[in-house]
Amino acid sequence: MLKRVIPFAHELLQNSMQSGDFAIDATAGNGHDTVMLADIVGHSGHVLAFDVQKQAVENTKTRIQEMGLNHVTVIHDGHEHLERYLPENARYNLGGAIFNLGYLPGSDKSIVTTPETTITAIQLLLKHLKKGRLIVLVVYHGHSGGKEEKDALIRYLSQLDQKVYQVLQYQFLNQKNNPPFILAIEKKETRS
Ligand SMILES: C[S@@+](CC[C@H](N)C(=O)[O-])C[C@H]1O[C@@H](n2cnc3c(N)ncnc32)[C@H](O)[C@@H]1O
Repeated sequence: MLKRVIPFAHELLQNSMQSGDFAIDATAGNGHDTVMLADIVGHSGHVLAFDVQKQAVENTKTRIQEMGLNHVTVIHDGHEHLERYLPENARYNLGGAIFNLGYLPGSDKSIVTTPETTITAIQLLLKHLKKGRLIVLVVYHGHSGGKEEKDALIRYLSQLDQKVYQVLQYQFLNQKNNPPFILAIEKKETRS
């Protein structure tokens, strides 16, 4: 049976990551993906979760505290600055990363991810990602600016060297109202 987008995004990371890994949630929001990553890496690993929105940072902190997850650090800053927060043991050693693009449901719809910062963050993550590992993006694009971000991302990812990266698009073609889709990048080689 065909998997829905969010379960498939999680499955891609569950199948490629392992306990003890260092992982990044680039768009923490309400912390659902943060918890999913924390579950994969376990207490011997670590998750850094970024969000520019105070409400999202608070929501994610509350969620991880309630679940007793002390191997997660939530950072109130943009993912485009993620390199500033990578500890030495995470540099060139990331086990995986996820983005949920768009706006935080139930929150300020004017705070959305943007093509420039998203692509900057992807470039940084690709640099630090381990060979054989994935960056997974769930692309919501129905909002204002969403089409521009989607088009810019597909343009950028389409020109990545196929000897170094595999890029997947997973999308239902016959659903109405701009359904989200997945973009996933696997690093095949360590040169970036
Ligand atoms: C679709 S929501 C994420 C949902 C989240 N993954 C969850 O499980 O609830 C997108 C989030 O990206 C955040 N965001 C926007 N620009 C950002 C940036 N430059 N760096 C980090 N987060 C950003 C928004 O504040 C918003 O919370």
